[in-house]
Amino acid sequence: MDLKKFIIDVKDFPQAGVIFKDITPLLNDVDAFKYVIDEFTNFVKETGANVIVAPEARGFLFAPAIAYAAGCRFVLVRKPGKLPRAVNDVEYSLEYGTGHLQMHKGDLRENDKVVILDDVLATGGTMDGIIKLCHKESNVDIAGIACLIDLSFLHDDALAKEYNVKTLITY
Ligand SMILES: O=P(O)(O)OC[C@H]1O[C@H](OP(=O)(O)OP(=O)(O)O)[C@H](O)[C@@H]1O
Ligand SMILES: Nc1ncnc2[nH]cnc12
Repeated sequence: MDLKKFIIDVKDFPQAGVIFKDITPLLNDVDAFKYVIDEFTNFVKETGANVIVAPEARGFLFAPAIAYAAGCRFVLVRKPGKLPRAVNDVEYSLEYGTGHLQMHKGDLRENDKVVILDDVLATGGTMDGIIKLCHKESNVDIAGIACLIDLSFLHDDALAKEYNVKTLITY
């Protein structure tokens, strides 16, 4: 399926110089959303993962549906001040900012096989942060990385060299 027709470029959002990829038309199309969920569900099953880890906000739009379809647990990564219990924390940077990401302590368990899922891979800063967060908790295996959109001109191939990376739209 040609998914690019469901992505709208928005210039200078959220700041000057950024071309923001708006995925809301894809969520607003039954067949396109189903196609994405099915593709990533197959990927998760192929990796043998038992947990999907995804960050707010846009990772949450896809991860629960895929976790349900693939029979996996779902673990949330959130921005500071949102998770009510003890957290692990990591500092990170992304295309248009910096911040912290957090995961509840105890959400990942020894020997979990994790697929990390997000909507956009831009600089890769968010993904690097999530990988570090996963390793802070316990001895987990990152079995795969799934991102709907790959902004390949914003990152090198370090992630692809080390991990099983699945993306559906490349710019
Ligand atoms: O590869 P990077 O340069 O790190 O950028 C990718 C991240 O940027 C966006 O998240 P954002 O922090 O804007 O959060 P949102 O989903 O809450 O809008 C996107 O959803 C990815 O998580
Ligand atoms: N250009 C972009 N569009 C949408 N989400 C993003 N996250 C980081 N860069 C982005």
